[in-house]
Amino acid sequence: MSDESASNPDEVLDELFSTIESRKRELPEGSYTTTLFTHEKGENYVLEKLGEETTEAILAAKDDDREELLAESADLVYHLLVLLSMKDASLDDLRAELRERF
Ligand SMILES: N=c1c2ncn([C@@H]3O[C@H](COP(=O)(O)OP(=O)(O)OP(=O)(O)O)[C@@H](O)[C@H]3O)c2ncn1[C@@H]1O[C@H](COP(=O)(O)O)[C@@H](O)[C@H]1O
Repeated sequence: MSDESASNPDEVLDELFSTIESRKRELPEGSYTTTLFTHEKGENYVLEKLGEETTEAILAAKDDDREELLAESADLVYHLLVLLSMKDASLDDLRAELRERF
């Protein structure tokens, strides 16, 4: 679970992103997010994971496997948020980009 308790579903993305930012600052041992920020392949490792999760989401959709699609989509969003954090972009930056198109 995240550092804060995710009681409100509307806030889960903010809480997840804030947890990712905290992992980036503190690099605690035993954290999967820490392994992404410290991987020997650098950001390429996260890019590879994004590719894998995207493919898995596509395959789940083609198989009409709704449960798997949701699970793979969650993996994809998590890895995308880690990439944004690595590149010093924020969830608010992403919101602003989406808002501009709306
Ligand atoms: N949302 C996620 C999340 N989604 C996916 N994953 C991890 O992403 C990986 C997905 O990769 P794969 O499907 O390829 O599975 P894998 O074979 O185990 O992965 P690899 O060994 O190949 O990297 C799994 O290890 C998942 O645990 C996540 N890990 C963490 N979070 C969130 O991040 C928070 C902080 O986590 P820690 O950094 O681990 O404390 C957690 O509370 C969660 O809320």
